[in-house]
Amino acid sequence: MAKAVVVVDGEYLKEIEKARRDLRALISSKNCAPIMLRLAWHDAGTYDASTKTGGPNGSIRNEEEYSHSANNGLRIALNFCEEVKSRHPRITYADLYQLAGVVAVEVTGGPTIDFVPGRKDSKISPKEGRLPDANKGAPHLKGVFYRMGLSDKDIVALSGGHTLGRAHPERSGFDGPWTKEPLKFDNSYFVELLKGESEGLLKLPTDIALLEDPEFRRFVELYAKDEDAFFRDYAVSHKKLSELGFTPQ
Ligand SMILES: C=CC1=C(C)/C(=C/c2[nH]c(Cc3[nH]c(Cc4[nH]c(OC(C)(C)C)c(C)c4C=C)c(C)c3CCC(=O)O)c(CCC(=O)O)c2C)NC1=O
Ligand SMILES: [Fe+3]
Repeated sequence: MAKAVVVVDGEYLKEIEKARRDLRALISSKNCAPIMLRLAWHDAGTYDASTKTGGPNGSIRNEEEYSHSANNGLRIALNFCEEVKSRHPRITYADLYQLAGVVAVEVTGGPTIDFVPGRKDSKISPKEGRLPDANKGAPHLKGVFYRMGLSDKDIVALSGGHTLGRAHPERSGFDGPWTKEPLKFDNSYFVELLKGESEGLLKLPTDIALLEDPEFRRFVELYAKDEDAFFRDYAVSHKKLSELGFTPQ
């Protein structure tokens, strides 16, 4: 069976820019940047570099995958994206979800992330269990992210995405935001991490793991004191995750 290809011609690029504007308006008006960023990660974070399966291919739209417990609550973001898809049907789900993640970071004051379109959609969903388990520690984090083809620096920089949003008891069993301004993309996640316990702020076991492993901690300390360094490294890691298994044409 011929592999589906995405023809990234002038028309497709124009549709991408129109969808980007739609997403900016939607994410700003609905204050849904955090869950749109989580959606983009959960589609991309299933990648397995050794088998070249999973990754940013839109498969999270399949009920089999969005029903995984790690994806609890993401139907909200899928439905928001469906509104944009209906106006720009030519754009693949794979591209749309990653564009939503890039726009979510941009509209909350984070770094501009280079977005290259052309991802194909897949109907095949990986089995549950490829995303990291928030209750585990550094060895587990390394195992999961190395499987994706990512590094220790990527793990710490990407965890900084928790500058946005909050955990919800009915979705993950955890509760609360990580920072005082959950709709502002900045380096406060790292500042709070080094401060320790703060009334009303969340730290997952995987967040604490970043302090305990020396390879991770050096980046936590850098990003807490140098927001520009965090923005620079985050933009690189976000692009890497959004392009796992994808070779831009
Ligand atoms: C590094 C390990 C890691 C783990 C285990 C993780 C787990 C995790 N992330 C979030 C929410 C959560 N996560 C994220 C960005 C996010 N998430 C994520 O981990 C992956 C995908 C690899 C699991 C990455 C790499 C990024 C980076 C941008 C946002 C923006 C929100 C808030 C969503 C909201 O406000 O609804 C929750 C709470 C879900 C809920 O109750 O609504 C949990 C349990 N996030 C992590 O970073
Ligand atoms: Fe997360």
